Amino acid sequence: MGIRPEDHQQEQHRVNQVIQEIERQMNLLLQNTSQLKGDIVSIRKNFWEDIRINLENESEVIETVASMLQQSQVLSERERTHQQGSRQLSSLSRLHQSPWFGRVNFMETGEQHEEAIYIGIASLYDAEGDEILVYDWRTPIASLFYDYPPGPVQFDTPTGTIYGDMSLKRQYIIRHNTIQAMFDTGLTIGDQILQEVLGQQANSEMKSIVATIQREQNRLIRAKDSRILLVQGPAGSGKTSTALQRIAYLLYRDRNTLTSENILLFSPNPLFNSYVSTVLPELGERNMQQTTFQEYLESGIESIFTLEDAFTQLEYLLTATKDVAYETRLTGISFKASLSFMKAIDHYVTSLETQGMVFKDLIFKDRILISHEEIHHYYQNCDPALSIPERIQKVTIWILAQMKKRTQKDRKLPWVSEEIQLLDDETLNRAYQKLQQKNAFTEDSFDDFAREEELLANWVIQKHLQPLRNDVKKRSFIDVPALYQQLFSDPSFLHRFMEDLPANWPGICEQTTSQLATNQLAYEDTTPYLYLKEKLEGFRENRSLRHVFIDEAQDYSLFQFAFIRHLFPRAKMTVLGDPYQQIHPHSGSYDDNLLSTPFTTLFSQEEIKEIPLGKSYRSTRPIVEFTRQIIKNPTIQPFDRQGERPHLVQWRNKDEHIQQLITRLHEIQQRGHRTIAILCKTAQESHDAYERLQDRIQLQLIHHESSSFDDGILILPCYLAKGVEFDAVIIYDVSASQYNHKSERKLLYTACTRAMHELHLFYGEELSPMIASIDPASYVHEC
Ligand SMILES: Nc1ncnc2c1ncn2[C@@H]1O[C@H](COP(=O)(O)OP(=O)(O)OP(=O)(O)O)[C@@H](O)[C@H]1O
Repeated sequence: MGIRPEDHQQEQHRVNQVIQEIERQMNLLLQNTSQLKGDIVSIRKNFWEDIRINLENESEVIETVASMLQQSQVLSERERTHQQGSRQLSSLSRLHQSPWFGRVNFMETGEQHEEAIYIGIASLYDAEGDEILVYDWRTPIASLFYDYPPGPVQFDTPTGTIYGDMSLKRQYIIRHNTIQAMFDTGLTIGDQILQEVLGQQANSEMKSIVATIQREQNRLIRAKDSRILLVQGPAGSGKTSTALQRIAYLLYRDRNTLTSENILLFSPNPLFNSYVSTVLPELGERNMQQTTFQEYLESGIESIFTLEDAFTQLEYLLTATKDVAYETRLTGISFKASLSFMKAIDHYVTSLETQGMVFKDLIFKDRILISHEEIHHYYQNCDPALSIPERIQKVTIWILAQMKKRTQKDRKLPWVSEEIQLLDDETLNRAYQKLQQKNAFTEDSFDDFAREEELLANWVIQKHLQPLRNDVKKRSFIDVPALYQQLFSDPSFLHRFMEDLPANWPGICEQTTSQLATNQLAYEDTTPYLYLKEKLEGFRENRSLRHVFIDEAQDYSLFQFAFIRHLFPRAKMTVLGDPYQQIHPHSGSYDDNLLSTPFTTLFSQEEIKEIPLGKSYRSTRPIVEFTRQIIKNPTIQPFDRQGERPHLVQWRNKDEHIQQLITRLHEIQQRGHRTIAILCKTAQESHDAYERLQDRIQLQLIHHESSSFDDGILILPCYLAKGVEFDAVIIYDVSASQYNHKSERKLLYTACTRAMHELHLFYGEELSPMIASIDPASYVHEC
């Protein structure tokens, strides 16, 4: 049944009233905040003038300090209120753009009156603060909107479950103070609005889905905390979007104890970081911390190493299949990603308590200040009951003390007096004042001169010693590179700690050793290396993080997950992934395509809660029906949005390929699409394609360090498009020569599922078997 015109009128009337109220509150706040701003500027300017400074005696000093404290309290109080005001203002201005998007009529069991609950992006009270004009979408009652069709309903509150009846569920699109569309909806959040939202153009920023969250997604958003929340869903099912909504929900639910600083998102690449960075601010929240696992690794590994990143590794695996060392490396990658290698490192570290620890000499001014033998001797004589990190702590304290002691004689060395000669007046003055403070001066000026010289000499030595001291505090005296190398130096070495080694273990050892010899750390070595390092030095545990979100989790190895568990011992983890999109060649932990498999080996069943997402929203129905055949998974359910079937285009020669591409790009642009991606298999292919296209059409080449993109035509390897989407996607070359091996199936699936509205695939002589096996009725074949 359609909405009656008088209902429409009434609703519009309410919009007008609420907008008026929002404007009234905004004006009031604007006045207050500008007044406050004036106060803050003036307090800052006159801060010292308003304080009576008197340091004559103890009581005056106390009074001065008290007056300073009082003044800074006034200042920070004003600043806080100003900040609050600004936040309120920005929340009001978001409401002003669209005051609500949903409404339910709810009557609690036992009550006589039904209440209309309007749901928007933030809460809004009336002028007296009595009536709630708009409920924040995160309030308990708002979950009715996402969870139920009209009829008997219930929702959980902190004080218990509330039961009742819902007689109406309505959705709105309100823009520029006008209701543009309004629908009464059933179980799911109305198809019409979702159709409209999903039919829009993509751009370089992800959108919030707050007005159209689906029931299964709401379960994830409001799920009770558990150690591991596992979310498996097909491409485009809203894993990332829902996770961001959950972050906003947690920030609201736990607003007295949780801030965005306590939340970390591991994202797949820097491009993705910027892609999702607008969602939380759009919802009125500050962004969580964001990093890639690569960045995390880099922050922990010594700068002597040149680190390979995950994408360079992937590029090698995709392009160097004919390399003689290829198979050995592939085996090494799987092995180094395994839990058995991690356990072997554990045993190795235990063995280092009694023997085999390697330290470095500490060199100062070209001489050995403390030799590795001395450090070793001290380490060996520490209480054997202590753990290695505890012993290392003791060794550190000992070394720092020794450094001070052993450099005292340096005072007399020529380099010190030369340095003193070069000191500027300011430094000399400071030294003089220091002596004065210490009451070090005597009546004897000769003595005083000697003291000053001594002080300056100490000062110079300490200054030069400081970098070494910092290194020692960072445990640089442990020779972790040598210790890691030891694992591979002799193929029989690791046998002491584990039985089953891969077939070509000597080859893996040789490969690893020669890389380490040139200070290169392959991607497969970075996590084990850092794990060994932190086992010895102590983990850089982060206890302030309370929620860790891991997106594209299927691309983490078991070793990496186990490592992350060590790093965040207190945090709850939300893990989002789709094994069908696994593109990194770690161990075959997803042979069964179940995200939960590796987790059940790392966590107990009670710690894991699984929330599946079933439907795919990103792509049109024909695109989903095509792409799900690539991975032979007919269970993926598309959201019913119509569109053209994918187009398969064959070329006869390379020139024709480029010409066809250009024509197709123009056609897509003419249809009004803003973001068009040409996805290649590798960076090498992207680069070649870019070279051939750049003079003919305007396009951007994206590489693994690109941190953002603009609307337009982009060209990139498909592994960099993970998590991102485009209006139209062109697969540059789906010939059999490109996608043939079974390991490339998921890569191709990932690439094709980036398309929202249009998908075009080009090929040469022979079509990839992964596409050739698709039902021809699912696509349009242009020969
Ligand atoms: N409830 C929803 N309402 C509106 N849009 C939605 C909804 N759920 C998902 N979408 C849209 O579907 C698209 C895919 O969402 P998202 O990127 O979060 O999926 P994903 O599961 O993380 O995908 P992938 O695994 O392929 O990276 C986005 O455009 C998102 O806005």
